[in-house]
Amino acid sequence: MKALVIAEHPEAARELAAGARTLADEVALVAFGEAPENVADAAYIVEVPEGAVADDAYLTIQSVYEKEQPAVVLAEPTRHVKSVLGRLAAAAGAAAITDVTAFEDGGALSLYFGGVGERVRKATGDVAFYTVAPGTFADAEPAGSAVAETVAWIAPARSLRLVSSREREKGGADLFKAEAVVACGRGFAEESELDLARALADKIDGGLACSRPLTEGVDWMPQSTYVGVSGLTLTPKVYVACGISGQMQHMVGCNRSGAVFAINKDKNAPVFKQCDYGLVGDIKDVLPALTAAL
Ligand SMILES: Cc1cc2nc3c(=O)[nH]c(=O)nc-3n(C[C@H](O)[C@H](O)[C@H](O)COP(=O)(O)OP(=O)(O)OC[C@H]3O[C@@H](n4cnc5c(N)ncnc54)[C@H](O)[C@@H]3O)c2cc1C
Repeated sequence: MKALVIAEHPEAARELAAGARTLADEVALVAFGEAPENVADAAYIVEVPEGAVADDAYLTIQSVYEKEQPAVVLAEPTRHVKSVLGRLAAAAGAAAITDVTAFEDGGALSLYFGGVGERVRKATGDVAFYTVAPGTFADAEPAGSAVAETVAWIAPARSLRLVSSREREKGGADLFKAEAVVACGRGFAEESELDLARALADKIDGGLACSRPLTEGVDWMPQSTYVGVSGLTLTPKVYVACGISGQMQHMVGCNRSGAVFAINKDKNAPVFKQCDYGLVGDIKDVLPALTAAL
């Protein structure tokens, strides 16, 4: 049996290729921009042309899919890759199973109702399509000796057009690589207070993330940094949730971190039932004190 892995980030490519090896005899990898070495039996690189959007890579990746004929497809759950996977699955007449956190006998454990529940789902078609949460295959070892080749870009008849772009917030670590992440929630009453979290993140060499309301409500942080069922799933060693209430839609994106540390002024906030360490206090007092103490 063959598995095809589609990933945007090299760390995810490595982990999914390692996991694919536990499910299939042969592993093919499609990566964007760069592919890690020695993780698959065949490796393909997709270069997104200037002005094009990665979501439009579906025909390019479909050409690899048709060549490799996989029985299972594992995809990194980024916005671009999810969009590609959905189209691949639709073209194959199948449905993608999303937010998978484990593979069990004959099925995949996946989140549903915005992360409120988990259930085992089985693929119904000949080919199984999954988006897989980071950390699912953390213990698997990759293997393979493929030399990556670049696939020719196939533009769809109706391509997406990039009409504008905005520079992402600078500074801080890459959230997928960071060993520590400081996440800000609606407990921050003003945008300027985010500097308190930035100072802590800088001190511990961590990344700065947030809950959804800080991106879609007030636009204080880039959309690419919100954590949760409809945002990022992160698995750093330490996740510091500051002024975040602990709604399930947020926590499913961080609850497989090594340790979750919560700071909230409400001792009854749900986050305290889901964290490893909790501190009841005002972020305006706690964050400067914590940063100074470290
Ligand atoms: C379909 C769906 C998908 C969603 N997807 C996501 C998702 O992917 N990610 C996500 O984050 N959300 C998501 N949400 C929204 C989610 O349900 C919550 O509304 C959101 O996570 C709450 O963000 P918050 O914890 O920052 O804010 P709140 O729930 O308002 O919590 C703010 C917390 O800050 C505390 N606080 C206030 N002031 C201070 C202070 N000075 N010091 C310390 N603590 C303080 C309060 O006690 C409170 O607990 C989704 C919702 C839906 C319906």
